[in-house]
Amino acid sequence: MDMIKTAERTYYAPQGGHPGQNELLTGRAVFTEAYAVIPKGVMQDIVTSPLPFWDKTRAWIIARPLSGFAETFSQYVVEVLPDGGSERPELDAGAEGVLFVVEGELTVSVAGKQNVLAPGGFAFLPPASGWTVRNESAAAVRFHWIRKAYEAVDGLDVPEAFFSSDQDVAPSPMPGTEGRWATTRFVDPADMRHDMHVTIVTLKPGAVIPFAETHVMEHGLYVLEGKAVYRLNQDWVEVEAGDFMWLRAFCPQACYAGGPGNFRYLLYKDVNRHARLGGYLGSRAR
Ligand SMILES: NC(=O)N[C@H](N)C(=O)O
Repeated sequence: MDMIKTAERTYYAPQGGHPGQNELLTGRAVFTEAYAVIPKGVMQDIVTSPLPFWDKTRAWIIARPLSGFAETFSQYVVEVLPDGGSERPELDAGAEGVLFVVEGELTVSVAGKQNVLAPGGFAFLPPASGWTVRNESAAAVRFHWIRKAYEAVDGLDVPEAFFSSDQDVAPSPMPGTEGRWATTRFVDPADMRHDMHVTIVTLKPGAVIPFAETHVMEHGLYVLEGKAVYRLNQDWVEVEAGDFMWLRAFCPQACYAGGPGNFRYLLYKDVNRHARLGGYLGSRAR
């Protein structure tokens, strides 16, 4: 089962499985200096990893920093079987996290409060918040886990943990698009305490990102629903629900949503901080 229906939505969750000896699934996988595409067909059993202190769990690690500190985030698709989970999920005291559920139910506890996240459920977990997770249901749960080293700023508090969901947040239309391009924002863009945004971008059939956005912020894009042609650097790449795209800083990007339904993706973006300086000033500031 890979298409997950909630009252309002259908999400795509990765399938796993192991390819047979007569299949060749090289598919559309691409890795370049500017971007990578990990199509759903290559998210098979063989490329999963267990994680320390997680029970009955495996993870597809679909993004991580590759060149020292030049990249900012890692992203996993995590599958937890019934009775599985972790009392020590995050081993890095400086890491913040976002969880986004695509299939099943995940019980997340933080600061003595428990929340059950269903498909579309979202959790923001600040560094050292002592969160834990459990699958208390009878079926597997699958969710995205996006991790980043939190960049604190003198005079600003660390943001508190919170829970939300795709169903509870009204998408904000992009100006001038008559709502054909909209973003579901779980965090107020003016809240400078946050140094990453995980949003959901929705493009109606035929809608476009009309110019090659080229910016310092990195992206992880996981396609939740629909189909599109995505411009990545100098290439046009066909993508659909279940595919992942990893974009380095400055990778030009645009897209054309194919239909017949909406094209929707979970989008990671690093925001609200100065660019790190190199050379003399940079070393003095560190
Ligand atoms: N590829 C994208 O969806 N990019 C967004 N417009 C963004 O950078 O916010």
